[in-house]
Amino acid sequence: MSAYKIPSRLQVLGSDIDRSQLKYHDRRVAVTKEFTFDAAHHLHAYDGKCANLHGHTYKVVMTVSGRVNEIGMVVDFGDLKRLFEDVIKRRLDHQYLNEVLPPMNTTAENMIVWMWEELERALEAYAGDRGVRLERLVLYETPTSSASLERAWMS
Ligand SMILES: Nc1nc2c(c(=O)[nH]1)N=C([C@H](O)[C@H](O)COP(=O)(O)OP(=O)(O)OP(=O)(O)O)CN2
Ligand SMILES: [Zn+2]
Repeated sequence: MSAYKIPSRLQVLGSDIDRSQLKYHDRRVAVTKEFTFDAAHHLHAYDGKCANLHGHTYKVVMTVSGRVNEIGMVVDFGDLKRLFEDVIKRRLDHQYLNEVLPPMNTTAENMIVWMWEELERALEAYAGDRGVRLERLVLYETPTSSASLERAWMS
């Protein structure tokens, strides 16, 4: 009876594929990552409980599209995380939004437009030359309340 031989690590990982074979297609693909941050705010000109100071754990769902690079990625999820943390989270997390955002009523609708402009500028600098662009952004203020923006609607 022949002994079962464990495949070598090299065979298991398929490392015989060289870099030039990694590019599988040239399609535009969208990738999505979710983030959270915590912040306080209150609404102006609003007759209701949200006129009082209160806080949310905001959730942001960010979708970008682009053509894959030579290793099959539109953009590394880790890079998206660093970009979001640098452009948005660093400025808003555990902050009082009425003070740190440009003058605006801090509704989800207004905040998402500000976020879109900030993220789009940063993405353009990061990988605009590869056609990586923001496609869709959703901002959840509570688990049941959100605002969203899509490239197709922009004008
Ligand atoms: N169109 C908008 N309406 C409201 C906004 C907003 O940004 N855009 N914001 C608020 C308050 O800031 C707050 O977010 C309350 O929202 P609401 O969904 O009413 O929160 P609740 O916790 O009461 O939600 P339930 O899931 O219904 O309990 C108000 N409106
Ligand atoms: Zn609120």
